[in-house]
Parts: sequence; structure tokens; C-alpha cells
Amino acid sequence: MRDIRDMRDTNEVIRLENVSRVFATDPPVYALAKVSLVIRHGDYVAIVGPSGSGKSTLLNTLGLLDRPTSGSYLLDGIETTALKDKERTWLRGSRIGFVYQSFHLLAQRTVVENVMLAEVYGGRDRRHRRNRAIEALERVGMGHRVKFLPNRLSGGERQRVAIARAMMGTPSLLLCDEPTGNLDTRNTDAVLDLFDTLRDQGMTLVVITHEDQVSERAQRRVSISDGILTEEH
Ligand SMILES: Nc1ncnc2c1ncn2[C@@H]1O[C@H](COP(=O)(O)OP(=O)(O)OP(=O)(O)O)[C@@H](O)[C@H]1O
Repeated sequence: MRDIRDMRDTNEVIRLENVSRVFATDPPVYALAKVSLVIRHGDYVAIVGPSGSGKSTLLNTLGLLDRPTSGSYLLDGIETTALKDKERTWLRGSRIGFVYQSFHLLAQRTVVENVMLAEVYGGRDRRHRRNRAIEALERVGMGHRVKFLPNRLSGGERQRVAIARAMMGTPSLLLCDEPTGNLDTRNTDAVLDLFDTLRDQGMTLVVITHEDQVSERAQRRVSISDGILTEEH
């Protein structure tokens, strides 16, 4: 008999099945309530919802920063809920690129050094790492700014550098938390154009946002309310 894992769609990057995250307060909070969601390779999904609806809890769960109280989470076909912390850390580092609202670039390091820092424990030689960082920067249209310090860049350019850093480990998934939250409309457009390009190149994108301008560009829109997910059609 075939193993059930062999029958899974290998095209799936994320499969959540009945995932709950309950905070044991009095009364308990069901931050995620039996959430099920499948995201396939190359999908571009926006997750929208009001404050307190469970977006951060979902992001932390997808990013292997938090564990579900119950349910199953497969990342690239690997069941993550029973993994040891070390295995989860390795899986996170090799499969997920994180993009945050506030860029998290080191002010004293150049653009290319910031991108190289994504692989500080990568074990590859420095020149090789630098070349790969430059390739990642070229991919996001920042190849002409490699020696700049971050404070010389616009907000949109800083976010593009942060996206290059997130892509250094050739992740299966870019997990973005309000990636345009600190950007004006013009810079937001530039980052959204980049997301379109990355998606055309086959990247899988999950973007948590409360901005319609952002969610309208995604191919799928999933809303969350009181820990319950609903796909909008
Ligand atoms: N550690 C915790 N202990 C108890 N309750 C928590 C904890 N973390 C989150 N919650 C609750 O879980 C619910 C979901 O929180 P979450 O932070 O995921 O919402 P959110 O949609 O990200 O909100 P925001 O948009 O304001 O950041 C909220 O009711 C929150 O108060």
C-alpha cells in the first residue's frame, strides 16, 4: 500500500488542516479556530482582517515561530507540528523568507552586506556569498545600489533590499507582514510590482495586509475574523 504522503499534491507549499491556536487565558482565546488552508507553488495570497482577528498568530504559525494547539501543518509536504525545535529552525531557515513592515536592515552595513547577513551561518565562502547577494539584489532591481548604506535609500528601496535578503536562501515561500505599512503610495506600487515579478518567476507569496491596494493585487484573498478563515471569491 502506498504511503499517504506519496499521494499528496507535491505542488503544495502549505497545507493547514483544522489548525487551532488557543491561548490558555481565562477565558481562553481561540486566536485560530480550526483553520484549513492550502497554498500551492506560485500562489500569491493576501490575508486580510481587522485588528485582533488572528493575523499575527497565523503568520507565526505559518512561519514556524509558534506551534498550533491542535491540527496539522504541512510545509512542502513535511508535517511540522511534531518536529523538534532544532528541526523547525532548520526548516524555517531553508524554506521561508520573512519580510517585515520595518525592513530590519542594519544601518552601519552596506546594502550587499545586509543581504549577505541572511546566510551568516551558511558555511559558504564569503566571495560566493557576496556574488549570490548581488544576484539577489539584481533580481529586485537594486543591483546599482550594492555599496549604499540603507539610510541613503528610499523606503521602497529599503524594502526591496529586505526582500533580496529574504530570498537569499532560495525559500519556497515569502511570508510578508504588512510589507508596505511604512511606505507611501509610490513606493508601495514599486514593491507590489516586484511581488508581481517574483510571482511570475514562480515564487509563492503570502502577504498579511490591511491595505486594499495590496490585497487587490494578490491572486487569492483570504479574510480572517475571530480566528476563522474565509476565502473570498
Ligand atoms: N499570548 C497571548 N495570550 C493571550 N491572548 C493572545 C496572545 N496573543 C494574541 N492573543 C489574542 O489572540 C487574538 C489574535 O491576536 P493576533 O495578534 O493574532 O491578531 P492580529 O490580527 O494580528 O491583530 P493586529 O492586526 O492588531 O496585529 C487577539 O484577541 C489577541 O488578544
